[in-house]
Amino acid sequence: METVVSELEGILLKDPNVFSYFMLIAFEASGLIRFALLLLLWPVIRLLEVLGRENDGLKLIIFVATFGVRLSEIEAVARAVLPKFYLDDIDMEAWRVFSSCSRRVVVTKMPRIMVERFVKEHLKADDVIGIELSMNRFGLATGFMKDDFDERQPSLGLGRPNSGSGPLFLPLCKEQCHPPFSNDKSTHNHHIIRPLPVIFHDGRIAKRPTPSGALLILLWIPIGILLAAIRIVVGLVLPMWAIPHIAPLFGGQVVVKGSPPPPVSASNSGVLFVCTHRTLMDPVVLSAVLRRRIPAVTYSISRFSEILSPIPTVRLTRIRDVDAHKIKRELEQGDLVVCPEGTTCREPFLLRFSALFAELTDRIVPVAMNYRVGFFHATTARGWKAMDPIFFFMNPRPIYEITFLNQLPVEATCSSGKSPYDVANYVQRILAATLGFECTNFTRKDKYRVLAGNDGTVAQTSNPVKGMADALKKVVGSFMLHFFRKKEEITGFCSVFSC
Ligand SMILES: CCCCCCCCCCCCCCCC(=O)SCCNC(=O)CCNC(=O)[C@H](O)C(C)(C)COP(=O)(O)OP(=O)(O)OC[C@H]1O[C@@H](n2cnc3c(N)ncnc32)[C@H](O)[C@@H]1OP(=O)(O)O
Ligand SMILES: O=P(O)(O)OC[C@H](O)CO
Repeated sequence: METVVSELEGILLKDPNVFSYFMLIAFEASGLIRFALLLLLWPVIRLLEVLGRENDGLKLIIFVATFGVRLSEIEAVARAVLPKFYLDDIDMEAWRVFSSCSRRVVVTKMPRIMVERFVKEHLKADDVIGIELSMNRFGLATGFMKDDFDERQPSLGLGRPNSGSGPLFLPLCKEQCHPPFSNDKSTHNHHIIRPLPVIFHDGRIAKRPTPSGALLILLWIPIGILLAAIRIVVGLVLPMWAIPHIAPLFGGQVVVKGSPPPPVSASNSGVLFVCTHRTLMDPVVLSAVLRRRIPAVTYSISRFSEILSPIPTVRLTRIRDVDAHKIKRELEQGDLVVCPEGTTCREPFLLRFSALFAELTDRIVPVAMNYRVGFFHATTARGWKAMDPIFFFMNPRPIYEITFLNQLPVEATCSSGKSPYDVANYVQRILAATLGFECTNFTRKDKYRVLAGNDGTVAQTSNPVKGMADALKKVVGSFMLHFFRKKEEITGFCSVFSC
């Protein structure tokens, strides 16, 4: 059996520097203060590296990024946030050599907990050798590490001979391979050529926060908050038809393709817009483009977003009959928007389309929505959903692309005898083809299980006063979480607030 041992940083990942991954841990597991503190220490860490004390620099990074953080929280960020950033940095040549061996071991200078899930699931590694974080009896990381290097007798070692962990394990290998790896066609044989893609991704930061990127984010945040407030107020005050004209003045852009159907008239009843779901802004952008307020069915959006929403929102219950009744009632009154994936997906994949919509009408207009943001993601599975619109509008240049497909011909609907599943899957396929995305069978449950460890079900609040209070608490709490404090402290703050 051929065993390969490879360094992660600088070999399987192109970038040998791990700083940005700790910045992500600092931001997502802790908050903005730790993120800023770690960035502030970057010159010291750099100096230690220049002085040849790279290990001390690493110890400092680990301490600042993890001290007092729950190990389970670090593990959650490693599961939901980091894989996408690792995957974006994969060196395909190194991966090809690595994946051509039958037993694969990864050596990392990061804590094992930060990489294990990714390398095992996406790079098909059998084992990971990395630092073990020590924790106290409350499950909090102490910021210190235990060295744990397990000696093996591998056939092949992929590493840098003079830096990283290369000098530690390369001499143990029968054969060594150093970068750059050749683009030799013989290694491109029958093995899996691509690592497993990341479909579900969480976290607010859109680009890997390198030191310069992180500085830019930090400097942008105050401007972004102000800009978000202005954009939201302007968007709420202006009539729908004016928004596409005004958006470019505030840095936004909407690209429209295809021709939308005409508005409801005496001769023309309402249609169901069936959209791909990228952010909670999808139905709002659709309404702005169509210059009229089209109601949208919703699930799990925050009270705060409901209050801000310039379009009517109709809450679904996820009880089939109740939802069917609500959707039918709305359709009798005019147009309606539905996102049948039931949750957002950031990556170029479409989740399964719930087939209920296909049973309720034949007047279906598929709409492909996509968006691009520079700094922040407007969705979250683990965090505070009340922050979604704020993060969206904090981006310097949020761009939306919306493509209207033709209304489904009768032959493609349930009227012609097609099953609702066939119709739903057909709509999913044509939307995926329009966007260049891949169809999947994954559902909201799958996404939430991976990203948040739950099934994505939300409790219904029927008391509007309590709902408002919850919304207010969540918004204040969310700002505190992301901009000042840790999640656990917020819970404390909120319960004091409600006393
Ligand atoms: C200036 C401005 C400031 C702005 C500031 C903020 C503004 C803010 C604005 C907010 C604007 C709103 C933004 C809304 C965006 C949302 O909220 S999107 C979320 C809402 N949409 C949805 O939930 C999706 C639609 N929902 C539904 O259809 C229903 O609720 C249900 C309950 C999910 C459907 O019910 P169901 O049929 O019981 O369940 P479903 O899982 O679909 O299927 C059941 C079985 O059928 C079979 N099946 C279903 N589908 C298929 C299929 N396609 N193929 C084969 N088999 C299938 C399977 O066997 C399945 O069983 P499992 O495999 O899951 O075990
Ligand atoms: O929060 P998500 O991604 O589950 O999506 C639900 C809403 O449609 C958007 O907030």
